[in-house]
Amino acid sequence: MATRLSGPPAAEALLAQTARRAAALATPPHLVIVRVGEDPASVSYVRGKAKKAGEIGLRGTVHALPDTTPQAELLALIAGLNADPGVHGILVQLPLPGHIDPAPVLEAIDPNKDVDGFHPVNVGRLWTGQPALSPCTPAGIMALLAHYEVQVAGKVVVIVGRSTLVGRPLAALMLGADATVTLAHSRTRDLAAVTRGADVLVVAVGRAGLITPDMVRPGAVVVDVGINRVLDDAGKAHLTGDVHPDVSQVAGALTPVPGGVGPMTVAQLMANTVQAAERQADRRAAPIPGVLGEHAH
Ligand SMILES: Nc1nc2c(c(=O)[nH]1)N[C@@H](CN(C=O)c1ccc(C(=O)N[C@@H](CCC(=O)O)C(=O)O)cc1)CN2
Repeated sequence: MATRLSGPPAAEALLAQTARRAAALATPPHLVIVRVGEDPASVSYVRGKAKKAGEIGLRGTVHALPDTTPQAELLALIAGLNADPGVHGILVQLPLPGHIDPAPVLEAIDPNKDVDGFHPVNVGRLWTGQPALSPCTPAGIMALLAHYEVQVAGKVVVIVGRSTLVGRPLAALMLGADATVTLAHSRTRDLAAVTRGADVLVVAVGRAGLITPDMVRPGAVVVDVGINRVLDDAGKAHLTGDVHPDVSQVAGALTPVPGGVGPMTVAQLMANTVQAAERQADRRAAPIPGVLGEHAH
C-alpha cells in the first residue's frame, strides 16, 4: 500500500515558515485578489485564499467584479493596483468569463507583483533559471515533495498534462531541480509505456481515473493534481483525482484528492506574496545606483 503524501501537514509547515518571514517585514504583505463573476469554485477558492492570508499575518483584499465587467475596466483596476505601493501581490482568479481574454489581463500585472507567476516575464525567468515568482500549484508540488524528502535530482519525472498553470511550469521547476523530465499530453503515443518509465509521475489532466495501476512502475511516487467532481452510484457528488484509487496498490507513495496538492496551492500563494513583498522592500532600501528609484529626489 502506497504511503500517503498528505497535503495539510506540508502546507502547515510552509505557512508557519511564511508567517515568520511576513512578521519580519516592516508592514504586512498585502495580497489583492480579483475575481470576475460568480463561478462557485472560484468564489470558494478566493474566499479561502483571503482567509488564509489573514490567519498568517498578511493583508488580503478581494475585488469581486460582476461577470459583465468589460475587459478595459479590469485592466484599469490592475493598472491602479500596479501603481499602489501598498499592494505587494496581485492575483486574478481563473477562469475569467468568456468575453475576457486572459492573456492581456495576465500581462497587465506588474511582474514584481505577479504572485501567480503567469506573466511572460516570470515564465521566461523561470525557464532561464533566474529568480522568479513561480506558479503556485507547481511550486507547491515541489514544496510537498521536499517536505516528504522525495528527491527528484537524477530521477525520471513524467508529467502528464501540458497546461500553462501546472504541466509546463512544473517541467521547468523539475529541470531546475536536476530531474530528467518528460512532458506527456493528449497526443503522446502509448502513454502507458511513457508513464511506466517514471520514478515520479505527476498527473494534471482533469480526467477522473485516467491513470490505472498498469500505467505505474511499482514503487513510483505519484502526484495527483486532478480535481474532478463526479457523481457516485447513489447520485452524490464527490471529488476525485486523475489517478485511479487502485494505483495505491502499486505506487510507493501517492497524494490524495482532496487533501493532497490543493492545500499546497494556497500555502504557496502566501509564500509568493511574502517573496514579492520582501523583494519590493529590498528594492526600496537599496535602489540600483544611478537609477532614479521611487525614493530619489
Ligand atoms: N489565478 C489562479 N487561478 C486558479 C489557480 C491558480 O493557481 N491561480 N488554480 C486553480 C484553483 N485553485 C486556486 O486558485 C485551487 C484549487 C484547489 C484548491 C484546493 O485546496 N482543493 C482541495 C479541494 C477543495 C474543493 O473541495 O474543491 C483539495 O484538493 O484538497 C485550492 C486552490 C484554478 N484557478
